[in-house]
Amino acid sequence: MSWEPDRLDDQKLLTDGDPSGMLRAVAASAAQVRTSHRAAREADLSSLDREGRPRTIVVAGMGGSGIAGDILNAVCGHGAPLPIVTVRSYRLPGWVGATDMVIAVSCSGRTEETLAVAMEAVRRGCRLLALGAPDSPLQAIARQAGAPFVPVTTGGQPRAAVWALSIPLVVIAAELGLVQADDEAFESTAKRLEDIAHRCRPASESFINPGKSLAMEMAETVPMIWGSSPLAAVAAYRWACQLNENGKYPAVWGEIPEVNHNQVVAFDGPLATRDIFADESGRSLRLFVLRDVEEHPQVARRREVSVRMAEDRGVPVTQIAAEGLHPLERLATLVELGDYASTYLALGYGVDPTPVSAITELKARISP
Ligand SMILES: O=P(O)(O)OC[C@H]1O[C@@H](O)[C@@H](O)[C@@H](O)[C@@H]1O
Repeated sequence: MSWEPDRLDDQKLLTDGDPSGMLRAVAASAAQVRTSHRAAREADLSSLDREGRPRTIVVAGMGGSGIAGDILNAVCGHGAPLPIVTVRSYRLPGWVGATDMVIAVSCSGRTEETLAVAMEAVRRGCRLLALGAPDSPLQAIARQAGAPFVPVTTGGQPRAAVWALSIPLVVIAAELGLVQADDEAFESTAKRLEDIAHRCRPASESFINPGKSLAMEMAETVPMIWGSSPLAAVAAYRWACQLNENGKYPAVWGEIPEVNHNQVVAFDGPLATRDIFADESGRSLRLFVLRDVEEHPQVARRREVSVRMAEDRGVPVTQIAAEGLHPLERLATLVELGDYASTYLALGYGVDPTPVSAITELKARISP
């Protein structure tokens, strides 16, 4: 597989590029925010209000669904009056009990880890809420337990349904008074996503298209993606996952300050100094810094110094700033750029972004 930037030419993309429509799916993010906001508001979640605030919220999900828990936590932010924990495995932590709310999220409604956690939540008498495909095993668990179920019917890959899966959680958090999110916050998020989709559309050329130019910067490098706040770190994680699944590509992610205690040392390592898999600057490591407006002052200093240290050593750096005021808006702008960049990266390599055959094979090989 070779990187051919010509594959990102408008005409190529229109003829044989993007065979499974991942670009179209990314472009539909704004519509997904609007539709899922409306659906979540219309869904009967009154039992949540009746039962009041839980002690904690545990979101269970894997991959593109599990990140809904991180998004919820980031949007509620530092001031959240209760802990919001994401569980990406088969079991609930021992401390989870009847006063906690477990939200099981699975686009297909069939992911075995998520189903196992949902059933454990029922056994422990937790307040359960589930989101996913209608007529799925997850809905059956919710129905049997008399728990509310929010149907998600986007079709396609779970990672392409990220907003359909996470917006209802933000609506619920707003109902529980965990975050201020009025209609305006959702609409301004949708508008930002529309704006990015316009800038990143296939017809827009690389030098004015941030999705294409980011893909060009990533190609033939090992991208190291750092977030400058907990919110930006969720976006960094999403970028890495999207590079993995869309691009079939490796990526390293982390959050400042933690990365200053480990990953920064890679600036002096073999990939930073040797030309084994290199971009035009002769370096295979490349740093992407996702910046948030809400940075701890010490984190801002660490970011500036980290960038300078990378550049002093010839490691190329790209910085991307979140746009908007509301945390949902800021997170969405960072996520959307990564969604486009990873899709264009795949297309530039002649790879179909949509299928994830290694995951399918793995599931088949572990099935009894
Ligand atoms: O959202 P569900 O259907 O539970 O899938 C969760 C994850 O499952 C994996 O096997 C892949 O398909 C991922 O792309 C997906 O994000």
